[in-house]
Amino acid sequence: MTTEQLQANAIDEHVDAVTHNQLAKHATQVHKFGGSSLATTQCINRVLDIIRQNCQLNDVVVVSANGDTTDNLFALYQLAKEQRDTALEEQDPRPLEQALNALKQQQELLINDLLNANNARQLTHALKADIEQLTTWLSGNLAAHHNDILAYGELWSARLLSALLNEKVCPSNSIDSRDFLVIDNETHYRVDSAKSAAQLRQRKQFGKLAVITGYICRDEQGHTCTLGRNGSDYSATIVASLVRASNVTLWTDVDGIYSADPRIVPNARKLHRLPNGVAKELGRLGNPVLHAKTLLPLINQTTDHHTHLHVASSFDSEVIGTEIGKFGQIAKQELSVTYLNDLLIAQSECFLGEYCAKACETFSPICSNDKQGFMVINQSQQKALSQWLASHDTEVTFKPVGIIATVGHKVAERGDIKARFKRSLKSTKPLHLVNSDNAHSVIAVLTEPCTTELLNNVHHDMTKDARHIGLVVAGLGNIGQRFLELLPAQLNRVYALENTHLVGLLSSSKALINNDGLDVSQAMTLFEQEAQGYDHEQLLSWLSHHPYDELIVVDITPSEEFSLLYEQFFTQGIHVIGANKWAASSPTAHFNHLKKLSAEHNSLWLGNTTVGAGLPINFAIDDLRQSGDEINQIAGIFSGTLSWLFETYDGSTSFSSLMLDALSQGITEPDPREDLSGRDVQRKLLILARKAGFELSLDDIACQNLVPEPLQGLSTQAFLEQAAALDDFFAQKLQEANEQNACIRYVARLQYDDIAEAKLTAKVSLEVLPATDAFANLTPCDNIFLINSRWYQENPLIIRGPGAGRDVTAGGLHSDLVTICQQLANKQNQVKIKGIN
Ligand SMILES: NC(=O)C1=CN([C@@H]2O[C@H](COP(=O)(O)OP(=O)(O)OC[C@H]3O[C@@H](n4cnc5c(N)ncnc54)[C@H](O)[C@@H]3O)[C@@H](O)[C@H]2O)C=CC1
Ligand SMILES: N[C@@H](CC=O)C(=O)O
Repeated sequence: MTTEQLQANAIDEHVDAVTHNQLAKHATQVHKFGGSSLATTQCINRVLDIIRQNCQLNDVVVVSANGDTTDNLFALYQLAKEQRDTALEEQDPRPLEQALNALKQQQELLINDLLNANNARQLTHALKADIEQLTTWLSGNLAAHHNDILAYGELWSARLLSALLNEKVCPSNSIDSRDFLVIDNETHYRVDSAKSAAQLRQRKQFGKLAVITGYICRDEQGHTCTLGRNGSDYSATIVASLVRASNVTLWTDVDGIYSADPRIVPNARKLHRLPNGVAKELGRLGNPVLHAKTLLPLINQTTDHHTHLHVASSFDSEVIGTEIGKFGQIAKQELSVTYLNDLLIAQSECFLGEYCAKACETFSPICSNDKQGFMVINQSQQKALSQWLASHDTEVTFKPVGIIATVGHKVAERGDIKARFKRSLKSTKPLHLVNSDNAHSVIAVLTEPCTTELLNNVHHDMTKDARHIGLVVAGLGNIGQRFLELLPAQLNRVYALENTHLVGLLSSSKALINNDGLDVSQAMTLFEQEAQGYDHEQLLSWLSHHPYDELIVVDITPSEEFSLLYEQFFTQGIHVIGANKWAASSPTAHFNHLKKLSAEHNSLWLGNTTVGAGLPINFAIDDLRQSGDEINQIAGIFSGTLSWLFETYDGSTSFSSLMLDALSQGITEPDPREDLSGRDVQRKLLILARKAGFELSLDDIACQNLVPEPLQGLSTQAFLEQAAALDDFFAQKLQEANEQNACIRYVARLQYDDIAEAKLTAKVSLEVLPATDAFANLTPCDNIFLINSRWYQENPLIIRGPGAGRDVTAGGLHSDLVTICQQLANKQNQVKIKGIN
């Protein structure tokens, strides 16, 4: 084994010990807080809350300097330099003294505001010593201490946060990253991982939350170095790779990565999950949050260890941010648009053919083309490139350009996306359209700077139909399975379902959830093979972090308990399609509360199958009311089961065997007593009454129970075994009706009369009807709904058709799904980000 391998093994052992610390609930995580997140007392208190809620002792916190401290230190350096360059007689020491004083006061303010008197005294003392050291450097060998001066920002920030944590949250120690992090130089920033990890291990104290300075490190000679622009993010991912963390969260002032810069494109969509390669490309092409070098340490090529990266807002820590890592197909479909201005296009024969590769190796251009002989570079590279070309004795021309690019997984290989991008640029006439080497972007080189208008237009064209909708199906019985059988064909043929993905399947005890999507054609098989036990807390926790623009739960359970989750679904903005009747027929206060919540959180709630299965009765009532009509009577046969039973029952076959037949056809409720008791019809009448604008509850609807008392308290199984006990009652009722040349039907009736004393009457009961009655001659299983209103007074509106059964109910649920997806497609979210807007 080489020394390097031995060192690497030693690190691995340490890392395993740290990551598998028995006191830790999860693997080590790194949390990095940016300058704006630590700018004021209020911000720092928010950071304390985030740490309280998200950290454990073996985690690592990496900090930037508070607010604009680094800029102020840099300004201090410049002032000192100017002073040095000024003739002695013209020197004025006051501006430097004032700036130094202001910096000191800023720190003192934070210290005194946040810490108790004792701790504040200690930190103020340390600060005083630092200011003395700063003063010495500013008046001494300035250039040699440039980085040492800048380093104070992170040093003070880490010291303060660590002291505060010790005082208020948990044991903590602050670590100066220069004591462990070693790089080769400030050009390549190559980290000596073995040495850095070993030194970090010595500094990290067991049982204390480490607060580490970002941005700064040392070179081999021991000089202070900085990690350049966005260096603290880079520090965080380096530290994560050293401790093999499972996750790094960059807590910043934006709440994620958007499909375009949300400060310029108000309709930008948040990208919840970004594949690593795409994130790197975005960083390379000007994304304001991601920087290409930050992402480098996330994948350890030797160990293949992947650290996930989260971008989240410290101003709104509850909001789901963006996760960067390794994902499946759905995340790979995401597209974004980015731009860069102030670039140069360099045209030279030297860039033709193989020389182009050499130039690219040296200059890492934004894009290049070895057939047309050009490279697009940053303006700052012009001089170096000219010199490089001069040594090759070739001519070069430079012209100012901008770029706009569409970025997404392998977009350069997707003909449809490229064609769309080209179309969106047609008014602009780009100079060139170039595929990036990794194929994750297509770059248009523009003769003029990219404007806000162009960025918004191209973004609109590229992302207008890119809302990803996750679908969770709860209840995999009779109707649930049919719903899933129909799903693959629906997803293929209905345009509105284009970006809808089945991501969850739930039975009462098991769940199968996959953010990368489930294969719809094998849904039930996958469920049987892979589903795991779950409880509602786990379900809600997953739902609160789902990575979709929208999430729809289709409730095809008969469960009251499941319907009680709607409250949390709506609070989280999740949409619900219910075949389950419990919520829509729950007590008035609860129902009104749910309606209010769903409206407040823009959650859509559809339940057309709760009454009449796939029949459009809910739509019809909604439509009448929306168009100003007033309904005063609703009546009919609302139960498919009771319709089938009473239309079929003629005494030749016993009532109980017909009931068992209806159960096996899938038209009854899972427990047929729900139908026979009249409760199912009672619920349906309540649901329609509420739709029609009446405020009432189940108790306001008189209900005749057809289940004999001795059968009422039995288990479902025992009831089915003793079902023959129903037969005498129904045989007698049938005989009595036949004697009057009539028939028996279970009817729902609601009447509103604003003159009568009891204005509203509602009941569901067994009625003896003349054989000629409209309710007496239905196809078995049909429902009939009769509505009287101001517009339908003499001649009622009638809707009739199959009101229960697998196909019509599953079909009705699909109709609800398409309706919701169509409505969501038109929903445009305007981005509102705390810290920006
Ligand atoms: N059968 C029909 O024609 C119609 C039925 N419906 C409604 O559809 C729903 C389902 O009916 P069926 O499929 O016939 O019933 P089913 O009994 O065949 O299936 C229900 C499924 O839901 C599951 N389940 C129960 N509690 C659950 C929970 N808490 N979480 C997740 N899953 C749970 C059960 O394990 C079962 O697999 C019922 O609410 C029913 O009222 C609505 C319109 C028509
Ligand atoms: N059991 C119900 C099913 C639909 O809601 C019925 O028979 O109507």
